[in-house]
Amino acid sequence: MSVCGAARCRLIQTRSAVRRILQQNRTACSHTNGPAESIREKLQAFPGGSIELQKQQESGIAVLTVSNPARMNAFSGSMMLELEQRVLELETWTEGKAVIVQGAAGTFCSGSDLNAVRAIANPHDGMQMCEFMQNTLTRLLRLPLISMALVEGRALGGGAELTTACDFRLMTSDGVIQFVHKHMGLVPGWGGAARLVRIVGSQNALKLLSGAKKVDPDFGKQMGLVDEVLHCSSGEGDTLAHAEQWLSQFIKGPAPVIQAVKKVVISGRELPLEQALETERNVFGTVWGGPANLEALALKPKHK
Ligand SMILES: CC[C@H](C(=O)O)C(=O)SCCNC(=O)CCNC(=O)[C@H](O)C(C)(C)COP(=O)(O)OP(=O)(O)OC[C@H]1O[C@@H](n2cnc3c(N)ncnc32)[C@H](O)[C@@H]1OP(=O)(O)O
Repeated sequence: MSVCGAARCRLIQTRSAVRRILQQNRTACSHTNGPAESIREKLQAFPGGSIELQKQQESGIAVLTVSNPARMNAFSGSMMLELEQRVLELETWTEGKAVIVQGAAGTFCSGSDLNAVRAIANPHDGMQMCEFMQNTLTRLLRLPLISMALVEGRALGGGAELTTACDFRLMTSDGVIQFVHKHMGLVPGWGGAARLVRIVGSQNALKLLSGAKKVDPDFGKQMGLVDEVLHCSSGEGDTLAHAEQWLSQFIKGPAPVIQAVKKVVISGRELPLEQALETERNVFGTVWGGPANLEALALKPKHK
């Protein structure tokens, strides 16, 4: 095939892959069309806290911080809305490679703000809030960026569910993940149970949910919920620097290649085999003969 023909073919495959990812996200979004507007108004009525996003252009790492320290970083209604906006910003960050999700002030997140929960403690509002958060966390997990939850202190209820919407979970030695839902007369509703089963298997998920077990770093590693334990001195900057250091082994290289890796893993994880293989071919077409590929070929590397 001529150089021009190969380039055209690549362009068509790129468009096809992009269409597929957008379709995936539209499917996730469509679950909330309709009820979404009324729940947005209700969530807006519970302000407090913020979701901060810092994009480091040089490293390609973004840091998403759940911040509501007076309530152990519980999610107010406005924070749920803000999270959706931050995820949208990350979906279009073409130069990005990774995102770290952390909590402010040395703790991760204590779930939904119980004040808001009490005010919408009826099945209709609960279902709408649950759909809204499921949609946002599904989009977070499907980002073409490698994601990591950095768990310092407690990740409870919805906070534990948030950790499962990331590719990796790192914990400091004081970290605890606990699905406290059963103690609240609930089950996870933000997609946390479905994701937990895929991460640790159904036997372990059943134990964690039915026992509302506290997962400390050792237990987490043993179960496969925690990927790494950071033994570093306290202090936000220090912990974050260690987390970035750990992440760096996975994000060396240009952003389009890292994003392509994440895309084939998402499709492998979520799609039936035939569709996953098709997506893999399409994503492959976006990097084959691309700048990083040509550069590597020119260097004649040996992978010793
Ligand atoms: C069940 C699922 C559901 C969902 O999917 O939507 C949820 O996520 S419901 C929320 C589940 N989380 C909880 O039930 C957390 C309850 N809180 C605690 O267990 C403790 O507060 C704890 C362990 C987080 C921290 O304990 P500690 O002794 O260190 O501090 P305080 O208890 O004094 O907490 C400080 C301050 O924060 C407020 N706080 C903590 N978590 C929440 C929350 N989720 N919503 C609202 N407010 C929260 C706590 O009330 C204290 O405020 P104060 O004004 O001083 O009373």
